[in-house]
Amino acid sequence: MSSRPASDPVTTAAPGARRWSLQSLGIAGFAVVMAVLPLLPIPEFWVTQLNYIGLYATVVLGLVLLTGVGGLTSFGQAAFVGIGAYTSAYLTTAWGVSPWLTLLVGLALTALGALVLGWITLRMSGHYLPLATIAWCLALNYTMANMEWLGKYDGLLGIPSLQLFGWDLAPGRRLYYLIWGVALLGAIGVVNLLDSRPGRAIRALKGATTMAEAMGVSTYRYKVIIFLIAALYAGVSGWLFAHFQRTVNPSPFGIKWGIEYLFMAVVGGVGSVWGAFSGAAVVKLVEDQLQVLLPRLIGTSGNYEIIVFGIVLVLMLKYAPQGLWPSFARWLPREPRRRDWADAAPLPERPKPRPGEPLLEVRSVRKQFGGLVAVNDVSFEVRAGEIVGLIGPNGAGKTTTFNLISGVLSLSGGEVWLYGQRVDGLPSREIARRGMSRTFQHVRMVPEMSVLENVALGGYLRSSAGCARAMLRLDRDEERRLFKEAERQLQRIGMAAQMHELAGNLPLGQQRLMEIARALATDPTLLLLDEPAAGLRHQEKQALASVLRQLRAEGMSLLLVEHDMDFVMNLTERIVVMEFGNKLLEGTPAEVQASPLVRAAYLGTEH
Ligand SMILES: Nc1ncnc2c1ncn2[C@@H]1O[C@H](COP(=O)(O)OP(=O)(O)OP(=O)(O)O)[C@@H](O)[C@H]1O
Repeated sequence: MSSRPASDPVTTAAPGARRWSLQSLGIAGFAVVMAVLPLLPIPEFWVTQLNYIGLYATVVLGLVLLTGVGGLTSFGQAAFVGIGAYTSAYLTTAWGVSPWLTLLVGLALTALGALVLGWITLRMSGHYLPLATIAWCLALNYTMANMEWLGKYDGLLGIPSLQLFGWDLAPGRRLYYLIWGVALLGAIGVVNLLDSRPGRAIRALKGATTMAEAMGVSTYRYKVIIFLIAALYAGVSGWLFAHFQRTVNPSPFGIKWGIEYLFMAVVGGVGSVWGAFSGAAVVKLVEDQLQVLLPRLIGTSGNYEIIVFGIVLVLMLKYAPQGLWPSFARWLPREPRRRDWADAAPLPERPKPRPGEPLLEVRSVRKQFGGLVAVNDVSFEVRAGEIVGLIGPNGAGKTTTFNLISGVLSLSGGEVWLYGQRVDGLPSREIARRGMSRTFQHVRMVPEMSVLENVALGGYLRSSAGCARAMLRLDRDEERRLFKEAERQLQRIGMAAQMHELAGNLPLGQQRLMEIARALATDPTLLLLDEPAAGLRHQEKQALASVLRQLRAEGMSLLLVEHDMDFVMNLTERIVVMEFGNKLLEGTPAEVQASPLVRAAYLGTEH
């Protein structure tokens, strides 16, 4: 029941042969246990505890998505809980509005707050977001505590209980079902989301944004989306909190609680959905015990549990940074992904240019890094159905030229045209949309995703499922099409047997091949390969060369940077040679081999 599909073993069971996956069984089992608990004669105190755990877990689920998976740290989730709680508290007590309507209003206000905050801060990198969320949490808390109409520090009293189908949910044992229903649905939503087209894009946010952008993903958009989802989870929790406690005051929505939610996420396992529940449970239960024990031991009253939590946090970050749940989940059986895509329809393909048509025109491109001219007015073109090599000694500017062409770097001068359209100045995702795909000199991937999932990310622009569809599991047809395409491309480069391996566990040569399969899954007209043969054995290089020839025969064009001269000479029609950022020569492999200029450049002698 590991939340993030850490690896992706694939069984070849016939479609429909096994309806219940281990994960679904785990969720169903958990739901049954939670449903039965309040029916047992457990004391009211424990029902209350469980209600708090469900409320906290809902907030922490948002943090799992935002911080654990997306890599964006927020100390301000308590403020979003506060918006949900205060909106309902105020509107129900002052205006008599139905709590079900106030839920919608609260979520709308939460979304507005998240969008404004996210829009301002998510483009910034580094510590701006955590700092902004701290500022936001403090500011909102201060506002709540100083507004006359919100009851200042005393807050608002007399919040009505929730009514559902004529049932009064005032008793804790009844509201329990709503709280835990929301928490479980929230967990299922996150599990579904992570195992989907948008989920793979979200999983790339933490360490592979350049790659994700090159696959057509707007990483900024996904950052805003997960920030929004996390805020909405917090907002719902706040709404339930208000109608559970029947009173609100500013203290549970301050920065202390913002930190505590993050603490729960770290303790449970910040990248793991089920860690949200274990983290919330452990922190809540231990905190209660410490609040009783510590003042007795020390002899004076005070919030000493915070000191213990601080120490535990430091120890955990040092010795068990993955948190409780992942340490436990290691012992659970690994769930195989069912290979149910055999009969899926193929993904749409883009029309291919006719052989010989001009495809890529690089006109006097230039890149300066401060005083260093890494690429100096270089021009060349690639025609449809051609393989062109870009070679040169180390530091000649080949990778920089690739980055300029594919939009990863901005140009200092010159123009890049792709199939009659000027593309310089466009972000790499827009260039990918126009039919250019690439691999990277240093492999860029999501190591904790399977090979199959990494390659399926290449099909991002050929599919459309968004977060809502993914969370509701309405994207399965499209997912099957994506996996079918991913498997096809892996078969093509001879890696079908490794599709269920974790990408991070592959040797470097195979990771490079996986990148080629991912680039092919974008259905490119022009493929840019940066040192594709590096790390491959002789036979693997020969197999790769025959795949690339096959691609050319299918009408694809290739531009490749490669240091293996045999590989380049036997594969390419034309070669562009660079040295010190300049274009030294352009010609057929025979011309390049015969050139004394090229020999001198490689030997480092004067010419
Ligand atoms: N982001 C950067 N900032 C500053 N200088 C850079 C940057 N990227 C590359 N350079 C410099 O630009 C020059 C060209 O580098 P580039 O990586 O494009 O060469 P290359 O031909 O791909 O070399 P190699 O074959 O070793 O990969 C080098 O001198 C490099 O140090």
